Amino acid sequence: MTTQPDRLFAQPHSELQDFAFNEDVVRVFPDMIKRSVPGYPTIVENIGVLAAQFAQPNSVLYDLGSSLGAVTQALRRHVRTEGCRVIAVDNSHAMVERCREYLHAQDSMFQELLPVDVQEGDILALDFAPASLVALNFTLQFIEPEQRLPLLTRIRQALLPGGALILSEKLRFADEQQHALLTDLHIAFKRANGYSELEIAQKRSALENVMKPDSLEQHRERLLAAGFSQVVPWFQCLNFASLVALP
Ligand SMILES: C[S@@+](CC[C@H](N)C(=O)[O-])C[C@H]1O[C@@H](n2cnc3c(N)ncnc32)[C@H](O)[C@@H]1O
Ligand SMILES: O=C(O)C(=O)C[C@]1(C(=O)O)C=C[C@@H](O)C=C1
Repeated sequence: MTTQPDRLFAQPHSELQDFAFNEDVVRVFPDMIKRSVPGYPTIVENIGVLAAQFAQPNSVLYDLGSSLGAVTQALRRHVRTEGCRVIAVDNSHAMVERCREYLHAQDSMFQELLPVDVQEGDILALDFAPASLVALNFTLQFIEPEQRLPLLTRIRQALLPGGALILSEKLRFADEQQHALLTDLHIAFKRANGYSELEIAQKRSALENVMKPDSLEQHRERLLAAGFSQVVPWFQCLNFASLVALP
């Protein structure tokens, strides 16, 4: 389980492919996401802390779009509620394979961790069990926009009283000047983390067709339309934020 520095976009690509969560991305993903998403380590660790407040006995905690299971590992570090289990779901075969290896390593290092089931599948086709915590950590932005409300509605219906959805996303801003400022600041963040102008530009083009961020207002309205009663932002760093939505 070696993790390599992200150099995927360091050389000029004559024909840029759309960004995909494939084997190449899996190899560098921990480095890529930490250097690309301001606040990522803080968000991941605190999803575990928040989850411990919402977890209900004998219920499921979902990590949707789990990638290498960073959120699942945080849930297992913090949640001690009786009878809980984690279901981690991702539709990238390469991610799921590597995620299982990481979780086996966590199993061998710690005792009394929550049981975890890593499933390779589409979260849009998931048959949800009664859940007390659902985490969508930078996953909804990769779901087709017209599928987002139906997915959130099904998550809302699966949530038990006292549970919560934690939704982290890159944000877009309705105000053009604000959007330009935060985009520039995010580029400065990437530059400070060692990415070149070429890497930043090529990754941006590769993501253009596959990652479609919404504004905070769009998220709030859609979560309310899905049946959530409260939407509370708990973290923001530059143009990346995380919300708690209560049933
Ligand atoms: C940015 S990554 C999520 C990062 C991860 N949650 C973390 O905290 O490290 C987005 C993930 O969502 C997965 N994904 C995208 N669409 C999906 C879908 N329809 N069903 C399941 N997984 C999906 C991708 O394969 C990718 O691993
Ligand atoms: O917006 C960007 O430039 C990003 O790199 C963001 C982002 C994300 O938010 O998921 C995109 C793809 C990778 O998974 C890591 C980070």
